[in-house]
Amino acid sequence: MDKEKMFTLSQVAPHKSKQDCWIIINGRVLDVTKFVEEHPGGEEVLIESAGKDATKDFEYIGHSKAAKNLLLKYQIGYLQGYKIQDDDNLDTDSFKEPIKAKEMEAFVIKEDPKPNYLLFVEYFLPFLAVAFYLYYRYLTGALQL
Ligand code: HEM
Repeated sequence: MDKEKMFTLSQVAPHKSKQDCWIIINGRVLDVTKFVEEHPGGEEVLIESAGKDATKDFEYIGHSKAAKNLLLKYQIGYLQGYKIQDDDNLDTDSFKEPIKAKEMEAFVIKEDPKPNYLLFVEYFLPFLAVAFYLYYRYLTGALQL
């Protein structure tokens, strides 16, 4: 099916039953009729959102990355006026794949800015320097004897 077809809200609205269930999420128009019974969150919530924009509810639940990738599988087009983004042309076969790192960059929590080797330099190295110095003094002292 052509996933780039444009729909208006009134074209989506009539598809609001369990047997014919369309939902809009983030500007994507999805035909989730075949998914209604499989939805881990229950079929009622999907049927309640059928024919409407359910972006807020979908985001509020905090759906997983896997759930977000599923959106691509059921996408049949876009809501009119929605700007098509680069990642919208992903191959549907790749919907099970994790979202590419590039796309997730903005969401990745950056690592602790103070890496482990800095801890080593800060705490262990001065200790090591003192130990070496004392050892050196001990050796030279021992040699003088
Ligand atoms: C149509 C697109 C949707 C898809 C593909 C989808 C997919 C999923 C998936 C895969 C899960 C399992 C948990 C996870 O992976 O996050 C899930 C859970 C759930 N979903 Fe959805 N969902 C959709 C829409 C919605 C909507 C519109 C609502 C609410 C109005 C909703 C409510 C829930 C709830 C309540 C759970 C259970 C969360 C839990 O047990 O912690 N889902 N959904």
